[in-house]
Amino acid sequence: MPSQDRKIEAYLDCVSPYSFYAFSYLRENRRALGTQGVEVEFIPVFLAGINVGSGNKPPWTLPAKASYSMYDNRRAQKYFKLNFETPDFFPILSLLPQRCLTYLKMKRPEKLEDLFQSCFESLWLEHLDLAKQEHMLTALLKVFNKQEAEGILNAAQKTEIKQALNDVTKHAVEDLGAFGCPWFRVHDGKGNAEPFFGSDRFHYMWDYLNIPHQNLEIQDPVFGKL
Ligand SMILES: N[C@@H](CCC(=O)N[C@@H](CS)C(=O)NCC(=O)O)C(=O)O
Repeated sequence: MPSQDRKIEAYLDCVSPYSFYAFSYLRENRRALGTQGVEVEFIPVFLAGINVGSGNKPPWTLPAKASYSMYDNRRAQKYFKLNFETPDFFPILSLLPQRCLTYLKMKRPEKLEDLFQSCFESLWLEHLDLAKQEHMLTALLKVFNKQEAEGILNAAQKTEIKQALNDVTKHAVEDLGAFGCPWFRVHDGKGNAEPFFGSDRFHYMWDYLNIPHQNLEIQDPVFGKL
C-alpha cells in the first residue's frame, strides 16, 4: 500500500554548501509547508559515497564546473542570505560529522536538526574542520552537555552506525537515483514520488506538490504582473 503522506525527504551532507542552503530554506518554510500538509524529513547521507556509487565526481574536480560554481555559490548565498568563504582545509572530509548525525537520526531524532545546524555553522561559518575529533566535539557541545557529546562521538564510530550511513547512501544511489547533494525524494500524497536535485529547484517541487508560490514571477514596472 503506497504512503499517502505529502512529504519531502531531504538527503544532506554538511560538506555540501548547497545542502546548507536547502536545509536553511526548508526550515524557514516549514510552517508554510505544514499548512499545505507537507512534512519535511532530513536524512544524513555521505556525499563522497554518492559520487563513487553514481560514477559522478565532485564539481570542483572539473575545471569548468569549478569556475562556474564560484558564481553559483555567490548568487545562492545572496538569495539564501548566508555569507561565508570556503575553508582552507578543502577538500573537506565529512565522514565523522555524518556518522554523528546518523547516530542521532537513529537514536535521538529530536536532536538531529540542532546538530545539522551546528555542523553547517561550525564548518562553513566558523571554518572548523569537523573531520578532527576535537572540532566535532565543539560542534556537539553547542547542542549537548560534555558527557552526552563525548558519548555521541564515541558511539558514532561503532560498526552499527558506520553501516547505517553506508546503507542510506547506497539506498540514495541505487533506489533514488542520487548523484549529488542536496537530493530530495518528494511524495505527492497520491502514492507517487519523484526525485529532485539541488537547492535551486524548489519552484519545481512546489509545482509538483501543487503548492501556490510566487517565487519566479517577474514584476513588470509598467503593466504589473505578466
Ligand atoms: N545547482 C545546484 C548545485 C548543487 C551542487 O553543486 N551540489 C554538489 C555538492 S555541494 C553536487 O553534489 N554536485 C554534483 C553535480 O553537480 O553533478 C544547487 O544550486 O543546489
